[in-house]
Amino acid sequence: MPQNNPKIYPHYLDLKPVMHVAGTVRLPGSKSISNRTLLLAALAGGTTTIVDLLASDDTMVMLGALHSLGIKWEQLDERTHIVHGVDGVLPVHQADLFMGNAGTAIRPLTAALAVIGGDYTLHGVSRMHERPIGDLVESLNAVGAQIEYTGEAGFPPLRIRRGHIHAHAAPILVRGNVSSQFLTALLMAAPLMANEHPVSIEVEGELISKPYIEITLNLMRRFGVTVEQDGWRSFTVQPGQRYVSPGTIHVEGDASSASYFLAAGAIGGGPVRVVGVGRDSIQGDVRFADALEQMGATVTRGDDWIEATSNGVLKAIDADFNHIPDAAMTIAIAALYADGTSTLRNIASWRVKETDRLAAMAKELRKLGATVEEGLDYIAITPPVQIAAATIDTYDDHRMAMCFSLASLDGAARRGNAIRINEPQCVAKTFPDYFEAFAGIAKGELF
Ligand SMILES: O=C(O)C1=C[C@@H](OP(=O)(O)O)[C@@H](O)[C@H](O)C1
Ligand SMILES: C=C(OP(=O)(O)O)C(=O)O
Repeated sequence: MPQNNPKIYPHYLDLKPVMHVAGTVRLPGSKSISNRTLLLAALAGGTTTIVDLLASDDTMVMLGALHSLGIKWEQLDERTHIVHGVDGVLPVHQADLFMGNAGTAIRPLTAALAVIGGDYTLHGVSRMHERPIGDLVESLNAVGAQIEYTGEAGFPPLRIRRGHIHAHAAPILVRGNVSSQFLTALLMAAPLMANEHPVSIEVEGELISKPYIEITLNLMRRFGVTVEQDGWRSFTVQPGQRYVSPGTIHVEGDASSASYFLAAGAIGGGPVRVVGVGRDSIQGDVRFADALEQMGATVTRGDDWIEATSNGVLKAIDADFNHIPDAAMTIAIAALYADGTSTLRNIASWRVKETDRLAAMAKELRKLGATVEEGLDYIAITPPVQIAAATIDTYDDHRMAMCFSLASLDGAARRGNAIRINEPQCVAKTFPDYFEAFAGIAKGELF
């Protein structure tokens, strides 16, 4: 089994007020690219070398699942993993898979395993059992998969048995208004269904988080499969396409993780540069930097880096953040340093992620003195005159811990304050070294 090397964190971290931030941060690998690449490399023919794979809880569960499924992989050195692809034929037909709280692991694996067939159970931490998967299960069962809920209908844990997939007669229908990961999962499994006939997938109703579909299509292309696309409605995979290893894949730095440091540069002076992600990134979350610019920060972009700085109070923002739901949480904290009320719209999916992020954000922002209006799918934040010292609960949500660390910053008009972050170890989901990286840009003592 793969070994996680858990960092030992105390039950809380006290962050001192930070007067200025500046410096350069090398980003950990993108979670979205890492877990897609691992699965595609496993399903592909040939051996794939993956450079700069993210090392965190979410990738550990994917690596663990692949190991349990009989996929051989090894880590050559700190930056390099090798995955020996099985060309669509899994060596192990029966396995019990622990998925932690990794949406990017359970959703794509459910589709791939249901299509390949076997006897598998998938389960995770208790919050994973509250995160919806019904739209994906229904889509797959409608074309002959055999997936059962072993707990509450619509949610993991799941039991998968061998079905009879008949995906050619009619398009596979999927709803995309709860998570784009259901469409991602079906797309990644589509070549495994398209033996003699094309396979079409149609999105019913609204599709959220669209840039993540672009990451999926981009990586499928690198593994030799092209998807015909009719806008965001319909996707077709022609028969006879197999995943083939591209040889080596380099994982970009994580654009969502970049958001904390770019926001720090915008709030706390800067410049702060993140290295590993740049202007040509395939990750939608690089557009977080556009939102910061809208708030008045100065952003510069290179091939492999982005830098943010500012020299005054940030401007309030009122915008739709459906395309960057993860990085939008960081905007909610930047809003504490803005000159008026900021409104983040179209973010209902926050409610079904690591925690109910709309409720959690509203509650914790209020502790800092902000006036907060929590809507069904929006949040409006009016900053306090001065940020209050507070103890922040993190709800086992890595992004709560990371974005609230920024409330310790001294913004132009609003002094930062001492912030206690409870249970900071939750950052291990995507960024185990987050607080060290944050301390690296904080001038003066952080802890
Ligand atoms: O496909 C992906 O890699 C992801 C899609 C998004 O989820 P939703 O599509 O559920 O919004 C995002 O929040 C998640 O962190 C990663
Ligand atoms: C929503 C997130 O994760 P997941 O991939 O588990 O959906 C996230 O990382 O913010």
